[in-house]
Amino acid sequence: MASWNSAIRAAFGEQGPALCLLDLDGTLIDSVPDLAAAIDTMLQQLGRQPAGETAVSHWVGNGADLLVRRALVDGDEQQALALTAAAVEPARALFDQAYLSVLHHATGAYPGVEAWLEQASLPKVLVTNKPRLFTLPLLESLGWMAHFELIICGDDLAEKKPSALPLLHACSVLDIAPQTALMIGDSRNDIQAAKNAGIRSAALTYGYNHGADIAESAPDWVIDNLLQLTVDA
Ligand SMILES: O=C(O)COP(=O)(O)O
Ligand SMILES: [Mg+2]
Repeated sequence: MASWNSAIRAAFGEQGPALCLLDLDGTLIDSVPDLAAAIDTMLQQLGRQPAGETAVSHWVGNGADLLVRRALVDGDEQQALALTAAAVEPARALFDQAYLSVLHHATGAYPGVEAWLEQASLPKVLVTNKPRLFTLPLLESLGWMAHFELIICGDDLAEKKPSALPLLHACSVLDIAPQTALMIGDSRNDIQAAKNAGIRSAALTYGYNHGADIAESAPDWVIDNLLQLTVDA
């Protein structure tokens, strides 16, 4: 592969990280157009006003359950968390059905992602908060399954990002020391999960971070394109 940029080499050594942990939504793929279409279908089926892409982009990042909860209360976090499972369940069923039917209508890879995945020959693990039900067909349709040693989805383990658990699970399965791994993501959940795991992180500026600047989460590196990891700007 092309050599790592000088900042990554300074941090990890000439050979770079031993493992890359990669987020999916907002990092590898721009999934909000389809997620917003599904949320709006769900809201309309419930007799509510559509939310639109900007609002939905602020609600993505903690998995489908919290996305649906936020949509039901127009983003109010306290109210979203206070909703009972019984109140969320019918909406979630409508969302799942709507999202499965539009999963990759408008979803594509961000610039540089395909090229970087092809050239980055180190072991890669996908660590997404997206449920497995949606993640696998998306990866299949993108032809990306073979890029990953392991795929960890939001409903696979007892905790999801910002917990360290999925990241440490990946390191343990592949027998990699966390301090030699690099987490790459777009949201504070990715950066916090990495910090919780003792893993260094690179954050993409183009993704979804609840409407906030990802630099506020203090990742080790901030980049605009995955290819910046391998070439000096
Ligand atoms: O499902 C979500 O909320 C986002 O998933 P991500 O972890 O791939 O960004
Ligand atoms: Mg993300």
